[in-house]
Amino acid sequence: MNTQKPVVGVIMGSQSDWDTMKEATEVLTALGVGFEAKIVSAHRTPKRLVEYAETAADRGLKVIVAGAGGAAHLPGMVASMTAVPVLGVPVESKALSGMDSLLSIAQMPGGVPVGTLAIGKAGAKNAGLLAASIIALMDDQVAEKLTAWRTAQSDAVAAAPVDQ
Ligand SMILES: Nc1c(C(=O)O)ncn1[C@@H]1O[C@H](COP(=O)(O)O)[C@@H](O)[C@H]1O
Repeated sequence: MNTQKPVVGVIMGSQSDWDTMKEATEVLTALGVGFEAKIVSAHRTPKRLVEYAETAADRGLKVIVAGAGGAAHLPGMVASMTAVPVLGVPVESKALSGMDSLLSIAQMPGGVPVGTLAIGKAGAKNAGLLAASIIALMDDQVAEKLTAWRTAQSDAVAAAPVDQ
């Protein structure tokens, strides 16, 4: 269970996004970063979205990871209402394999940035890592864990046999 004070907000448009977005929370847990995970939708819960975005900074969030699929307006709408950096994860959609999500999140108008990751689970995992990198700038313990995590990843790749 995550009992630390949340510094990263992980939000998603639907419960159906959780299978993807849990990749981000698993990384944050492994790196000792406090987070909260919630469903917030620009389309289905617009009032909740406004409250979430407007209170994010005062509640101590330093980064928001926002995942959504299809007409993925959630990351951009959150970014329009807070200066807390927003990392967008395009969830893979059934109809268009996540291309709709990717373009909805990436093609923001100038002035309202969303840092857009890759489609699907790899994007969610990298959003978690990128959020941890931002937190590591102000938290030495997270910085140490992130360095160790990267070393372990390199070691695992270097040790992998190629002839199986
Ligand atoms: N793109 C958005 C937003 C939003 O951008 O606010 N809210 C929900 N959704 C997306 O709708 C998809 C289908 O949702 P359901 O599975 O609940 O029908 C999800 O991928 C969700 O992120």
